[in-house]
Amino acid sequence: MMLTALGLMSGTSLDGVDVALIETDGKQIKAFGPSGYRPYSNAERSLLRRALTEAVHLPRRDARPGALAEAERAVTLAHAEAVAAFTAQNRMKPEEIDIVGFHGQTVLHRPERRLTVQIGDAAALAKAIHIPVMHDFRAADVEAGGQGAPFVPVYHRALAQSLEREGPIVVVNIGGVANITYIDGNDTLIACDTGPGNALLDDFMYRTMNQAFDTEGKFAALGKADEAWVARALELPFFRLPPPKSLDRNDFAALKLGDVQPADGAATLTAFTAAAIARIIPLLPRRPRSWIICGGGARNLTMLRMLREQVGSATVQAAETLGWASDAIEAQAFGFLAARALKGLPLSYPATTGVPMPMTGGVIARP
Ligand SMILES: Nc1ncnc2c1ncn2[C@@H]1O[C@H](COP(=O)(O)OP(=O)(O)OP(=O)(O)O)[C@@H](O)[C@H]1O
Ligand SMILES: CC(=O)N[C@H]1[C@@H]2OC[C@@H](O2)[C@@H](O)[C@@H]1O[C@H](C)C(=O)O
Repeated sequence: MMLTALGLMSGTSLDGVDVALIETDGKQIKAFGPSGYRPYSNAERSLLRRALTEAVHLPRRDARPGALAEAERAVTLAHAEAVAAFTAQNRMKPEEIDIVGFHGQTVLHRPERRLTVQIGDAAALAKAIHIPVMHDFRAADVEAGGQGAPFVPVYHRALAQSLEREGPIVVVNIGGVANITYIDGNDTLIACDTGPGNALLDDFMYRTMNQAFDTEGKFAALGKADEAWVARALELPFFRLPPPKSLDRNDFAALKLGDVQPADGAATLTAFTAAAIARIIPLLPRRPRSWIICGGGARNLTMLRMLREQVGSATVQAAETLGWASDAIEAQAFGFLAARALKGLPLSYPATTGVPMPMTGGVIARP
């Protein structure tokens, strides 16, 4: 049975809530619907940054000390507003949407402690929007010993099926953290986080230039990357680990650039993201032939150029060039995952998160 699912994603970049409608049976994509975006205000973003800092000490996934309780209310409210604006704009009634997939905001990700924390009150959201809400996608996976991330690979596979191109194909999502899905025919699906996405660069741009991000990578294009710094950073043990593996947004926050010109710093961090993505090549079964880039990083032309320089003769394409709605992919993915969860289909696999067996997940909150 086809379902109309609305996916909601608030990613590690802390930029806002992405909303996207998808019609799917959880296996195939029948149609894409419209998408939307509700940015966080500066005050909301500061509150989320505080919540991330304070979450480092969280003992349990349901504890909400300090700023976390207020941040959770803000996240829930922002999502309720995002849905209300989306349905009003597209003249939809709540009854026309079968299920909402609500990721929430990750504030801490420590799979080695069997802990991954997404804030956002699904029961309150379901009541506010009058639609059943699937949430807590990562918890069961982490409890079973998986990495709890990435979860978009099943959706990347569904998207790639329509391409009919020879593999291996890698779909890269460059959000706050970067992650890849390796697809080779129908049977091979491998995934992991690769390292930083935009978070380090965003934080640097904010500190040095008071800008949220490096638009189109123009600022980094003016600078010169410190290749020796990048090579040293890539010696961290994480980069040697084979997939599956995952990261917390702030796992590389302790890396310091030292005293650099801002443009050189931006170039170095951009090069670090590109090199960390390419560092996965020797850890994959075969060398990928094509790389498809989605997430906000696909708009960073310097990052794309640096990635092209790293992958030799393989093609590197922004997802938009294939007609995929790059900014909406993660929200679509959580709509797709909500449909899969409703049907009890697996969300994660041993080769995507390291979970011992294919696992479904998600918890439903009804209005
Ligand atoms: N025009 C642009 N030029 C360059 N970079 C951009 C542009 N637009 C967005 N970005 C980058 O993309 C980021 C947002 O990406 P995205 O929305 O994919 O992240 P996310 O979904 O929050 O993260 P994650 O996938 O880690 O959960 C911004 O913070 C910025 O760094
Ligand atoms: C714990 C968590 O929220 N991880 C995010 C983060 O952002 C990108 C990368 O790290 C990815 O592993 C994941 O998000 C995507 C949506 C995923 O689960 O596939």
